[in-house]
Amino acid sequence: MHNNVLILDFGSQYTQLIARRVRELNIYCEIHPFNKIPNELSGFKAVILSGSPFSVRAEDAPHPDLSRIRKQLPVLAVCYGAQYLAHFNGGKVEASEIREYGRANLSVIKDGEALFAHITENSQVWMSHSDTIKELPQNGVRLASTPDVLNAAYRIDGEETYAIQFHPEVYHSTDGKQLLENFLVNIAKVEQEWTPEAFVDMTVADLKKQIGDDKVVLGLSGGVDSTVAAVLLHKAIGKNLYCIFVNNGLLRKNEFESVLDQYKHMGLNVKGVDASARFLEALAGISDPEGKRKAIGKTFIDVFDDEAHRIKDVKYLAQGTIYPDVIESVSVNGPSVTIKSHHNVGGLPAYMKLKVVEPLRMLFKDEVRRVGAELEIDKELLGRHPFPGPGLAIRILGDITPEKVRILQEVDAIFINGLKEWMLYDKVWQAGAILLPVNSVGVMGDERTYEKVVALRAVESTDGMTADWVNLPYDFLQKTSNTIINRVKGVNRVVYDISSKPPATIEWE
Ligand SMILES: Nc1ncnc2c1ncn2[C@@H]1O[C@H](COP(=O)(O)OP(=O)(O)OP(=O)(O)O)[C@@H](O)[C@H]1O
Ligand SMILES: O=c1[nH]c(=O)c2[nH+]cn([C@@H]3O[C@H](COP(=O)(O)O)[C@@H](O)[C@H]3O)c2[nH]1
Ligand SMILES: NC(=O)CC[C@H](N)C(=O)O
Ligand SMILES: [Mg+2]
Repeated sequence: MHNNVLILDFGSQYTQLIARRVRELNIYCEIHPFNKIPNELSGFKAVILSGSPFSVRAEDAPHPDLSRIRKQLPVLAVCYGAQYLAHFNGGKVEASEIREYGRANLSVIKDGEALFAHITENSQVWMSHSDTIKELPQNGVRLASTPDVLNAAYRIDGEETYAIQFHPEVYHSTDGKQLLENFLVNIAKVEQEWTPEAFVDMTVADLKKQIGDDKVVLGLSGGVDSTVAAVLLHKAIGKNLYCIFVNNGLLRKNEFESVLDQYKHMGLNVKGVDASARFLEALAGISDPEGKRKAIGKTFIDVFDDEAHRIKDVKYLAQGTIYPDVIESVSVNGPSVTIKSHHNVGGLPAYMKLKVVEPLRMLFKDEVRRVGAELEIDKELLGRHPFPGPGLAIRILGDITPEKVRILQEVDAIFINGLKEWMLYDKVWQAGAILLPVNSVGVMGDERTYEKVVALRAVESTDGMTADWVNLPYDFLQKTSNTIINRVKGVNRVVYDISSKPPATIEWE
C-alpha cells in the first residue's frame, strides 16, 4: 500500500476510532504501537499520534524517537501527542486545575489555516485530558482556543506538524471528520482511494502471488468473516480452496443443513463434516466454562487436522481473522487479560505445519460486510448475527447433554424466528437463549411442573467490545415467552437478561 497513514498508538482508548474515521474517508491506515515504529516508512504519507492514559510528565510515559518522522512526513498530534510535542520541544505542560472531560466549544480560530478550513467558531469538540499545554513549543503558532484551553490547537512553523488538544475521532467533535479530511487530503495530499472494490482487486492479486498453485484449507462457520474470506480466496485460487464446515453438534437448529445448502449456490467447494459425537464426547461431564472452551478448541483442531490430512499437499490454512483481533494482540498494553479463551485465537499446534493466510486481517467488521456486498454475497448472510464458535455449549450452563442441546435449539429457534417475523432481527447486534442449570416450579393444566428456566438475551453493539441490552417490545417478549413455554417440553419459565457489557459479557460463559 502506497497511500497509507501511520497511526502511532500511545495506548488511548480512542486509537481504534481514529482508524475508523480515517477509513471512512476512504483512506487506508494502520495502527502501530509507539515503541514499534515500522522500519520502512516509505509507504506512509502521513502520521497521526494518538492520545494516551499517561501524563507526559510521568517518568514511564511513552517517549518515542520521532526523528525519522518529523519534518519528513506531515504529522497530526492528538491530545497526548500534542502535549508530547510541546513538552519536549521547549513548551510547557502542566496539570490543569480542573480535569477537562467532555464537550467544549472553540472560541477562537486563527484565520486562513488549512487545518480549520470549513470549520467555524463555536464548533463543538470533545476533550479528555487532565494536563494542559501552558506554553507552545519552539516555533509554535496557536490555531485555536476554547474558553478553558488557550492552546487547543497549534502548528509548528517550518514543518507540516499540527497538534490538537481535543479528539477529532470522537463523534461528539462535530467537525472532527472535516478536520481529519483537512489534514489528510488537503495538507498531506493523501488520495482517497481505499474502497471495497480496490480492496478486492488488491487482495485477490496479492493472494494469487502469495499462494500460487498451492492448496488452501479454510474453516467455514456460516458467519460473515469466514464466508467473505472464502469468497475472496475462491476468486484468487478457485478449486484449490478446500472449505470445511464442522458440525460440532452445538449449532443452531437445522443450521448444519441450511448453511451447507446456502454455500452450494456460491460455487464454493465445501465439505460438511459431522463431528457432533466427537464434540459431545469431549465435553461429557465438563461444567467449567473455560474447561468447555478448551475441550472444544482442542477438538476443532483434531477434526481439522484429520481433514487436512485427507487433502494431498495442502500448504495453507486460511482464517477469517479481522482487525480488532489483531490490534488486541499487538496493542501498547499487550494482549489483555484472558476473560474467555476464544476457541479460534489460540493458533495451531506446530505439528500441523500449515502456513496461515488471513486476507481480512486489516478490516473492521463493517468493512468486511461492505467487501462482502462488493463480492455479491447474499444480503441475508452478511446481516447474520455473530455466533460464537463454541456455539450452544457456552449457552448451556453446567454440563452438556444431547437433551439440553435439543431444548436450547428449540428455544433459540423460536426466539430468532420471532425476531425476524417482528422485523427486529436487523435492529439487534446479536441475540440468543441461555439454558440455566436451575429448575423452577410451575403449574400447567392444574399440574405441578418442575422444569428448566431459560434466559433470553439481545444486545446492541458496534463491535462486541461493549454492548447494551435491547429494549424489546413487551408484546414481543410476551408472545415469545408464551410460545416457548407452550412448545418446548422441559421449560416452564422465561426471563430476559437486562445486563450491559461491561460489567456483564454478551455470552454467559
Ligand atoms: N463450525 C465451524 N466449522 C469450521 N470452522 C469454524 C466453525 N466455527 C468457527 N470456525 C472457524 O473459526 C473462525 C472464527 O469464528 P468467528 O465466529 O469468530 O467468525 P465467523 O464465524 O467467521 O464470523 P462471525 O463473527 O460473523 O460469526 C471462523 O472464521 C472459522 O474459520
Ligand atoms: O468465535 C468466537 N469464539 C468464541 O470462543 C467466542 N466467545 C464469545 N464470542 C463472541 O464474541 C462476542 C463478545 O462476546 P463476550 O462479550 O461474551 O466476550 C460475542 O459476539 C460472542 O458471541 C466468541 N466468538
Ligand atoms: N486523552 C489523552 O491523550 C490524555 C493525555 C493525558 N493523559 C492527559 O490527561 O492530559
Ligand atoms: Mg461465528
